[in-house]
Amino acid sequence: MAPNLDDANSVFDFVVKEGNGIKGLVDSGLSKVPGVYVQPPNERIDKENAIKLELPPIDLSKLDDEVGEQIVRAAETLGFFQVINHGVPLHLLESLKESAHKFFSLPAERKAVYLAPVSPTPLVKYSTSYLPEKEKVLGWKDYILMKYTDDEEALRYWPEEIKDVLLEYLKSSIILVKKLLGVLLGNLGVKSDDPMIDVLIGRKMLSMILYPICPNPDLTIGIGRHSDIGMLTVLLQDEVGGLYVKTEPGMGYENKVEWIEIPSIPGALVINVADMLQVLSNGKYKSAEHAVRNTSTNSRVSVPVFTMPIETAKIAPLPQMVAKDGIARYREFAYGDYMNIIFQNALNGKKSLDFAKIA
Ligand SMILES: O=C(O)CCC(=O)C(=O)O
Ligand SMILES: [Fe+2]
Repeated sequence: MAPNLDDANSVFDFVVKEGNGIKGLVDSGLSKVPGVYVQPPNERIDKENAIKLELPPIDLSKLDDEVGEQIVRAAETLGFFQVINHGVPLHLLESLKESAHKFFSLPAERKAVYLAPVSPTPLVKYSTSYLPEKEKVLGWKDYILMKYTDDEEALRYWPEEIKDVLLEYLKSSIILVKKLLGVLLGNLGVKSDDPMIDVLIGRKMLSMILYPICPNPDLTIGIGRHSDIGMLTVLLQDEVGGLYVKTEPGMGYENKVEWIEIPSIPGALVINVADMLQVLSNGKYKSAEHAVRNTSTNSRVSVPVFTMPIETAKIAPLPQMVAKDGIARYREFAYGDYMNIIFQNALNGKKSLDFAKIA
């Protein structure tokens, strides 16, 4: 049944609990966003205060010293860059975008089987916003999240309609991540065959996200300001665009501009440094805050792959970085402790790392 748009509980039940998602809300016909999606002004992305990233995509067809330097420089400044000739087949990128649209167009009851309280598997979760039960204002997005354990479980438990294309994408993304980490950790003195690297990306998770058309995109946010969990994220975004990185002092933009838009480049993948790589590098590499803006003209899909340490991994700045810098900027912690903090709180920008910060 269509919700009463003036009643926050009715909207919440329809979108979150019954699993209709924002997609269902938009399909039921609405001319303005319900109040629970209206962000306070400081959480919105001000288009007037944004510029497009001018850095051309990094060509990985030959990974020589010069390309290595481009990767390191990008990780040290914005923490976001784009890559082409990345080894992930282009036809796969097209299939992923198509599959994402198809998946979210399924009837609500087909997706709702993966709602957290009823999902037949802890490996798959279908939801909307980030943590709807904990947020005051919700994000304008729906998503399906898949954890990877092994191929057999992925093929058994991930949704039938998308499992093959996702598994292929995950596999080629991991090869890409290993290449990039070889460069980034290599630059910090870690050998590319160090077994530590497998521990640091021992867990993988990927998501398909839909940002439905929004009648008031200036008031909403698709996904609020956050930095990513884990080591390195690979992100496929479609032609619509809307991904913005928040500038910080030291990134070279000073106070002149607040947001850098990561433009959509056909065939490219977006790479970003996540929190654990920032810690290991003792703050040298930037796990930047980012957010997604909605649009009133198109629905957008994206497909991020998150690579993360295993739960018991002890995370701390690399000793050689501490020796070089003369101080450790973070204390040691278990990755699982960080994850608990992340999943118990609404998105809160970079504050997720404060617990480990040494002032
Ligand atoms: O959809 C996007 O472009 C970004 C998604 C994102 O930042 C995330 O899922 O962590
Ligand atoms: Fe993110």
